[in-house]
Amino acid sequence: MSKVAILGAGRWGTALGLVLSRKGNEVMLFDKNPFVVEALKEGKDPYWGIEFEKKPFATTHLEEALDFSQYILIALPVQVIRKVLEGKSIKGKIFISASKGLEVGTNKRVSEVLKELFPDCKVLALSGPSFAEETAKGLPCAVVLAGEDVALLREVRQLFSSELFRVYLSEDIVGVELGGALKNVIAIACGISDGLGFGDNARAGLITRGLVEMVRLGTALGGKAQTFYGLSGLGDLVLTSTSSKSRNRTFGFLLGQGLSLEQAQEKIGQVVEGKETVKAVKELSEKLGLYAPISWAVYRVVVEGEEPLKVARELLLRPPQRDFEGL
Ligand SMILES: NC(=O)c1ccc[n+]([C@@H]2O[C@H](COP(=O)([O-])OP(=O)(O)OC[C@H]3O[C@@H](n4cnc5c(N)ncnc54)[C@H](O)[C@@H]3O)[C@@H](O)[C@H]2O)c1
Ligand SMILES: O=P(O)(O)OC[C@H](O)CO
Repeated sequence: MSKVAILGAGRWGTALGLVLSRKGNEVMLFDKNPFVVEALKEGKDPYWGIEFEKKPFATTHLEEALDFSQYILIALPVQVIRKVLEGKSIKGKIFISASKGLEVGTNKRVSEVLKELFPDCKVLALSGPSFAEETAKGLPCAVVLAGEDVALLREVRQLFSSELFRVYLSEDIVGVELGGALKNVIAIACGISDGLGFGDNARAGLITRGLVEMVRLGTALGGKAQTFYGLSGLGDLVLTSTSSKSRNRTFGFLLGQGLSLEQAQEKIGQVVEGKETVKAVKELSEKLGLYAPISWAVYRVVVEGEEPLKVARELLLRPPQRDFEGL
């Protein structure tokens, strides 16, 4: 039995709290939302009403969570992580990032942000196809835990792993984090396509060519191609791009149906990581001279506010870049 602090008691932090608690661990969840914290203190998750097997600790005070354990699981929206942790003195701890995105402004992965803030700490990343609600309800899933230290990966896997939460290991943290971040942008594209009524063929095309963009950018940034065909790449891309449970796909869908950016975000009322990450993807791909037409189309709709149908038409009508399929 171990203790784990979870920063961010949104849907994913709470679902992972339930997973950890089912394995007999003690968890402390931190969130800024006092209603969420009060529900958790009562031993009930605030989203689906599932009882914790072991009552968790919960707090709105960050220091209390940071003091709780050597393991700190990050399940905050990516854009707030630096703001929440900056200036804290944290040494010799083990961070596990479960957030999926790139930091806007620096274009950094979450593990890079954490390493920059706390050079003395180790950082792992947990990713893969895993909707919070299904995980919370104890439905089976397979995820991947990545880091450089294999002994540490095995140690941390023990905290989570069960027949319902199958944890594979990877030494490619760059690829695993990028897989989880980049798939959200492609999921928005698929949502837009579905919202416009483009059908199943168009979605399959977007998933496949979207994966090519993910591999192109991801390998240029240091990830291994093989990783993008695994759980955190293709696995999560398929899940997110095809399910109405995905916030990213739903966001795109609502835009395709004619809602404004504000209306779509308000309707979802939860974090939509891809609409921020797409800004980093645009900058990085342009800086590296990489062709990313689907991500750029998402940028035009989501950041520049262009009309989805017009952008989609131009994406489809652009001249072929090369004769043969491939990277
Ligand atoms: N929901 C899923 O199915 C799922 C699965 C895998 C990964 N993720 C990733 O997990 C991360 C969190 O997603 P989520 O679904 O839990 O989001 P969510 O919208 O359900 O919850 C976000 C939580 O963060 C809290 N928060 C925001 N700013 C804060 C701050 N400054 N200080 C303290 N708390 C703050 C909010 O109060 C909220 O409880 C995202 O990066 C997402 O991509 C989500
Ligand atoms: O609901 P989404 O689109 O944020 O996706 C959630 C997870 O990343 C699925 O693995």
